Amino acid sequence: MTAVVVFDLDGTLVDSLADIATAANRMLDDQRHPALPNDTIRRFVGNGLPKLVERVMTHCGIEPDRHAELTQLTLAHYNAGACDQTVVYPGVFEALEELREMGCALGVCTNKPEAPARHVLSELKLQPYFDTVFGGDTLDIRKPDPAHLNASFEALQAAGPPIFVGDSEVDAETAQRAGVPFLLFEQGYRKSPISDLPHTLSYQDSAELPALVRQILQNDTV
Ligand SMILES: O=C(O)COP(=O)(O)O
Ligand SMILES: [Mg+2]
Repeated sequence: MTAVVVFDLDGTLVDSLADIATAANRMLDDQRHPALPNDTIRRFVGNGLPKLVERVMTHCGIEPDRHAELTQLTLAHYNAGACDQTVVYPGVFEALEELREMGCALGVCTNKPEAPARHVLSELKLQPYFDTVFGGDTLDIRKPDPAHLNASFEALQAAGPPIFVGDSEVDAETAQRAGVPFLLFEQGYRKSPISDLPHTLSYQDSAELPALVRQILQNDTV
């Protein structure tokens, strides 16, 4: 019994908010703007770095014509410290180990740009578990466009039912539009109540993941 499991990154495999917020606040500091609280920036995560910068700029009343420049600046700050405070959520390593033992093919589909996504995965020793990594700038579309997720499944070239694991409104919409089962991590960066997000099953602790994947596989064969 095996599956093709694709994971979101930020808020699902790793708690990266502190480093994302630090990068955004360093960019604001360069503009002589006061820092924003992490909880505010948390609401801006999910649609990739350019969108996050756009939301920060709107929030702070910065002229939109500086978007490209300030996105590059925020990315440079992020690349300089992407793993300073970022940690892997409890239970993730054990779950990935068990899923690999079950024979699952594993990939990542994140809206974080691909280069820092690969860097974070590699620094935090997660890279060896994943055969493919699709970032927010890998294709010319990104989540919630289901083509981003579908490309991630196809690149794995593995047999078995597809399953997507994520934490946000964006992930739930992507899975729904792709028509694949969705496992929702309850402790990530979602803004809405769990009941408002379309999902197959939800979990609080990543250690539960192998059992949830088995549950989906069993239902699939009934
Ligand atoms: O970069 C973001 O905004 C979110 O990244 P994620 O898709 O890994 O959650
Ligand atoms: Mg996420």
